[in-house]
Amino acid sequence: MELQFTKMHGLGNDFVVIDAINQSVNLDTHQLRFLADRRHGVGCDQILLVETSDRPDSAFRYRIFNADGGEVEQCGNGARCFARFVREKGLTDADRIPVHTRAGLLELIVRDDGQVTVNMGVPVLEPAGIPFEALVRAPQYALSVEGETLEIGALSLGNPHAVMEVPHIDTAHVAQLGPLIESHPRFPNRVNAGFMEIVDRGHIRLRVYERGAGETLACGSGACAAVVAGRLWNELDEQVEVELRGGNLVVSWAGENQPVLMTGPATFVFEGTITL
Ligand SMILES: N[C@H](CCC[C@H](N)C(=O)O)C(=O)O
Repeated sequence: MELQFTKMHGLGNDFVVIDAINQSVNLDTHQLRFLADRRHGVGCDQILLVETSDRPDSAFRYRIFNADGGEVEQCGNGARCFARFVREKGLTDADRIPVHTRAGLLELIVRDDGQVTVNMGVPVLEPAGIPFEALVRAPQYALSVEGETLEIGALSLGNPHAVMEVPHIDTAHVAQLGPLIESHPRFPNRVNAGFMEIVDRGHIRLRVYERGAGETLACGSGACAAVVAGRLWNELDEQVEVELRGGNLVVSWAGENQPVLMTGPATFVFEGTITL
């Protein structure tokens, strides 16, 4: 099967974007992993499939697959790349683009400066909705990891996130703790693990060990989760500059039952064809 694809990234969180509207696409786990493989395939953190939606409130659906082949609910950086992709491909000329994902309906706004604002929806804080095993909802939870007790925030942006505060992200034990948190038994669907350094109430530095992909240069939903957690700890203001290894996002959250908004860039790298 010949497959046309577009390589894109959001602050270095990179994607193979596939137009499944104008070509027939049916990828199995092996093929997804091959596409994501940085030596044998194209190489990416996630694969994004762009499809039509038969729902009245959006013309598009986009599906997200991690490098390990698993389908997931949400991808903040991917949503921005999706918006620029459908505009560039002439699939829409709208500035305001609703799109369905497994997490539900997102609204994307393509700005004049080329950046994209994503309404990521209302964060889910109840443990059962994350899902996370805890008796009651709390701003922080004690998580036992190999004899060490970590204090984490836990929430969902459609996909699950655990966030812990660290004094300095450059010396945070991401490689050691990331995999242990990702596969912790209290997260039955596994989890993305964020390591947040709070610089001041309007600025954080963040590294994310992503579920199904490992540490990435940026994680959009992870940036949103970190701001929500920091706000719940009364340590952050409503709008926060999130400094990731790949660059900066602006995230705002007005508080409980309000949506999280994220703004940042989306970059085209190259077009290609691959035989599967
Ligand atoms: N690894 C994530 C999906 C990609 C999220 C990330 N790339 C973003 O920008 O939000 C998960 O398993 O939930």
